[in-house]
Amino acid sequence: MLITINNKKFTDNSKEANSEVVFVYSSQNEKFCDDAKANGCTELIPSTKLKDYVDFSSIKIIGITGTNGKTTTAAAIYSILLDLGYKVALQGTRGFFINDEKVEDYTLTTPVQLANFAHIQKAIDNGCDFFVTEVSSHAIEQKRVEGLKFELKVHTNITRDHLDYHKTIQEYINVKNSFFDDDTKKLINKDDKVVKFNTKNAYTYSLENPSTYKVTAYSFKNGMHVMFSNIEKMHSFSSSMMGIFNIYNLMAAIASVHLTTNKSLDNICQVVENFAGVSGRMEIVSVEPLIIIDFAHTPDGMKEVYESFNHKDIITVFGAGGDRDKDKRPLMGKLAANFAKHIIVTSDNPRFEDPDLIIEDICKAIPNKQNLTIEVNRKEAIKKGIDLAKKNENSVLLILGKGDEPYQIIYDKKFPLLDKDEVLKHI
Ligand SMILES: CC(=O)N[C@H]1[C@@H](OP(=O)(O)OP(=O)(O)OC[C@H]2O[C@@H](n3ccc(=O)[nH]c3=O)[C@H](O)[C@@H]2O)O[C@H](CO)[C@@H](O)[C@@H]1O[C@H](C)C(=O)N[C@@H](C)C(=O)N[C@H](CCC(=O)O)C(=O)O
Ligand SMILES: Nc1ncnc2c1ncn2[C@@H]1O[C@H](COP(=O)(O)OP(=O)(O)OP(=O)(O)O)[C@@H](O)[C@H]1O
Ligand SMILES: N[C@H](CCC[C@H](N)C(=O)O)C(=O)O
Ligand SMILES: [Mg+2]
Repeated sequence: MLITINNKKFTDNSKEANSEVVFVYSSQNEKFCDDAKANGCTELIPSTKLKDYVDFSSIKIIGITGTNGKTTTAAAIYSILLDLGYKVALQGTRGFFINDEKVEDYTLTTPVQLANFAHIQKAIDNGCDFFVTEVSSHAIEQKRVEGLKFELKVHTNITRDHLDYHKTIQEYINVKNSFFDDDTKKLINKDDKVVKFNTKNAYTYSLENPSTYKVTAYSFKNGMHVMFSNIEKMHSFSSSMMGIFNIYNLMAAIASVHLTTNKSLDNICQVVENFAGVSGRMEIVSVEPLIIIDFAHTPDGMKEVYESFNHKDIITVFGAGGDRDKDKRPLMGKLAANFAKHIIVTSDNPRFEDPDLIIEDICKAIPNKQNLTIEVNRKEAIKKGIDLAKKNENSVLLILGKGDEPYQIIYDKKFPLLDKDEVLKHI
C-alpha cells in the first residue's frame, strides 16, 4: 500500500518502492528489503519509525479490543463524542468515518499499519479531536497498530474467536492481553476472568466485581435504564438498546469519554440516549412478529443474544463462516439447542468450504432433530423462520452471524445478500 504523509511517499510493498518512495519494513515484509533496493529505493525505514513523520499532538487515539463488542463500543464512543461537539474519526469493521460521513467502505477491521497512519493523517487534516479505532487480534499480532500513541486503550471481553489464525485459545488470550502491557491509560472490563493488564493507569468497569465505573442496578423496560457508581457518586443513563452485553458496551463507552475529555459524567449520560446502536447488531427489523438481526458469530456472542430473550420462544437462523475456526461450530449448535424452540441451520459465508459439511459440523451437537430444519439457502432459511414466527405470538426470530454484511462470500466471490432485506420482503 502506498500512502502520502506531508508530501512524502511511503509503501510497505517492495514493488511500489523506488527512489521517491520510502520502503517501510516490519516483520511482515522485511524479507523484501533487497527487492525494494533493487527497485531503486534508497530510503528504507523500520515501521517503528513511521510515527516520526506524523504530528499526533492535536489528536487523541482511542483503541478498542476484545472478542465481542468492539464495533458497538467504538460506535457508541464516536456517537457520544460527536454529540458533545467534538470532531471525530471512526475506523473499524464497518469502514472509516469522519464526522458522520463514510469515507471508506469495509476492508479489514483494523487496516494495515500504513493505512492506519494515512487515516490518522486524514483525520488530523479534517480537524478531528479524536480517532476511535477497533483493534483486532490480527492487528495486534501483525503489529498493524505499532507506533500509534494511544490516549486510551479499551478492553471489552476475551472469549474465543479466530482460532483458525491464532491456533490455541491461550495464544489468542496472550495476544489480546499484550495490548495492555504498557503504561498507556486503559479501561478494563473487571468481570472478564482471563484479562491481564499492567495496573499502571488502569481504570475498570463492571456489573459484578468492584470497579471504577460499577453498574449497581438496571432494568429493561422500553430499552434499558442503568445506575452506576463512580468514586461513590451515583449516575444513571437510559438507552433504547437491548441485552446485558450492551450495558457493558455503553458503560465502557461512557467511561472512555469520561477518561479522555473534561466532560462530567452527568453531561455524558445525557447524550447516551441518542445512540440507537449499530445496524445489524441486535437490530429490531420487525415488531410483529418480533424479528432481530444480530452479528453474533461466536458461541459467546450467541449465548449473550439468546439469554436476552429467555422469556420468549426462540426461533433461530444461523450458520458458520467457512475457512474460519471449525471447533466453534458444534459449540454454536449446542448453544442453540439449549436455548431455542426451533433451530434453522443455514449457510453463513461458506468461502471455499462445502456449505453442507459446515452445516453438518453444527448439527452434530443438536440432539433433538425434531426441532431442527436444515436449509442451505440462507434466503429460504430466513423465509422459513418468518413463517414459523408468524404462527407463534410469543416467539422471537433471531437471525445471527451476518449482521449488516451486504453480501454472502462463496469461494472468493461476494454475492449480494442482506439479512434485513430478506426479512422485509416477507413481512
Ligand atoms: C491472515 C492475515 O491476516 N493476512 C494478512 C497478511 O497477509 P500476508 O501475510 O499473506 O501478506 P503478504 O501478501 O504475504 O504480504 C506481506 C507484506 O509483504 C509485502 N510484500 C509482498 C510481496 C512483495 O513482492 N513485496 C512486498 O513487499 C506486502 O506489501 C505486505 O506488507 O498481511 C496482509 C498485509 O499486511 C493483510 O492484508 C492480510 O490480511 C488478510 C487480507 C485478511 O483477510 N485478514 C483477516 C483474517 C483479518 O486480519 N481480520 C481481522 C479481524 C476480523 C474481525 O474479527 O473483525 C481484521 O482486522 O480485519
Ligand atoms: N460486550 C459484549 N459481550 C458479549 N457479546 C457481545 C458484546 N457486544 C456485542 N456482542 C455480540 O457480538 C456481536 C458482534 O458485536 P460487535 O460487532 O460490536 O463486535 P466486534 O468485536 O466488533 O466483532 P468483529 O470482531 O466480528 O468485528 C453482537 O452482534 C452481539 O451478538
Ligand atoms: N469479521 C469477522 C466475522 C465474520 C462473521 C461471519 N459472517 C463469517 O463470515 O464468519 C471475521 O471475518 O471473522
Ligand atoms: Mg468489529
